[in-house]
Amino acid sequence: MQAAIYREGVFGRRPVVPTSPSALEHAARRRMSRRAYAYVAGSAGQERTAQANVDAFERWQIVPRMLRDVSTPDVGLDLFGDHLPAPLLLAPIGVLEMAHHEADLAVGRAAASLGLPAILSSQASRPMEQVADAMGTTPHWFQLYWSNNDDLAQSFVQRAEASGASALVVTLDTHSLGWRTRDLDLAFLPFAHGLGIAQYTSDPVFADLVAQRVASGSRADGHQPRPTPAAVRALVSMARHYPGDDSLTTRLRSPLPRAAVETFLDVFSRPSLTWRDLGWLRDQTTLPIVLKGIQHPDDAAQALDAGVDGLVVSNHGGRQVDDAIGSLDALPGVVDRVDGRVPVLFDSGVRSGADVFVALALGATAVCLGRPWVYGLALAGERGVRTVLQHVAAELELTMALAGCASLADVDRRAVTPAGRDRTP
Ligand SMILES: Cc1cc2nc3c(=O)[nH]c(=O)nc-3n(C[C@H](O)[C@H](O)[C@H](O)COP(=O)(O)O)c2cc1C
Ligand SMILES: O=C(O)C(=O)c1ccccc1
Repeated sequence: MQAAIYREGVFGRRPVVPTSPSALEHAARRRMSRRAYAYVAGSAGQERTAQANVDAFERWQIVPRMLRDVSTPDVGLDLFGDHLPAPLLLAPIGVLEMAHHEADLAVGRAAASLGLPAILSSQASRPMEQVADAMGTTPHWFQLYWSNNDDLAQSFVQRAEASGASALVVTLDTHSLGWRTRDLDLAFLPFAHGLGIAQYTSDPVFADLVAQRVASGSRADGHQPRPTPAAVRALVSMARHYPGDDSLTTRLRSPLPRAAVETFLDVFSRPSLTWRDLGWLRDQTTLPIVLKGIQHPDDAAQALDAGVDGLVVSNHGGRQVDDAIGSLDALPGVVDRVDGRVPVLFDSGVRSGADVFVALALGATAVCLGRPWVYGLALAGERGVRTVLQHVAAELELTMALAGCASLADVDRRAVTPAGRDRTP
């Protein structure tokens, strides 16, 4: 992959999006609406944790080794029964319609064109079935926000299985949205405008919940005719074809979309969740269950006791708890406690192929990429996403070869050292 990208560069063809992570973000900022950029780039509080995520990478440095036959670097790996061409997945990101009108479809196509798995969000702008179709044989995973409504949670899990998902990622760190200062100052939250709820509006259980709400509202005011549940189901399923970013106000003034938004806010999450509830989920599905949002080694140990199949060390890009530790700082402790028993994925703060290398060296099985490809999506749709992914994968491959690593097995803790030390670990 890196050879092809270099060849393009040598022949004077500029990439569709900048290769430098900061230039990429800067370009996207100019292209996106204020609200969309604030939502994507913003994090919790004073954004110290978002900064800590990035800064943590500066405290590790790669120690290149020489003369190790890196003529055919192998960056592939097997994970939950699939072969991945690189240790990279697309992190689940909601409300992509704010970045581009093709949203999750463009992302799914871009991921599939490189064979990289995408983790489809519970807060997607397109139903998982559509994106799974667009991805063909490339693996997808489904990220679950565990609803307080058992039937809805069960329906999401069943749809994920039916759509061919390879794993279920349960995000634990976002049972409430964090203190998102940029969004609060703009008085903007996408869900309040009906954005990012396509998994819900395309769901039969959710449609029944909306129907019940509309029916009880009609009873209360006594004037409106009460719609039948079937009529509401039809209307809700039409909602998935709405244009995306215009006529929002009109849509939300009419009772049905408003009822859908209110129902979503009612059922979105279950802050009462405990480790004991995982047994229920285990009974619902044979898919591998991966817990996202683990930072403490003791939580990793509890996850293993609960029989989960994998972890994602993540702090949600610093969007949840400000003043929390950088995610990379949490990685080695979790990896040590897990001790190879299940795959440990990593995200939060990964901006480049060199960053991916460092996370792998500290024990990550694979890395989930987040904001960078959202910026690619905003700048150039499917092509922008593909280009960002290619850049990161190319730099990883090149970094491995130049650091003397012929395969992922060589990317271990001996390949890095704490910054400023005068000896290797
Ligand atoms: C705009 C945005 C939306 C997100 N939506 C979700 C989501 O729906 N579900 C989820 O589990 N994580 C979500 N995340 C968190 C990402 O999966 C990932 O943990 C985070 O982006 C990593 O941080 P980084 O992008 O700064 O590297 C979102 C992140 C962003 C930036
Ligand atoms: O914005 C987010 O980070 C996120 O994960 C989320 C949570 C709830 C609804 C939509 C997105």
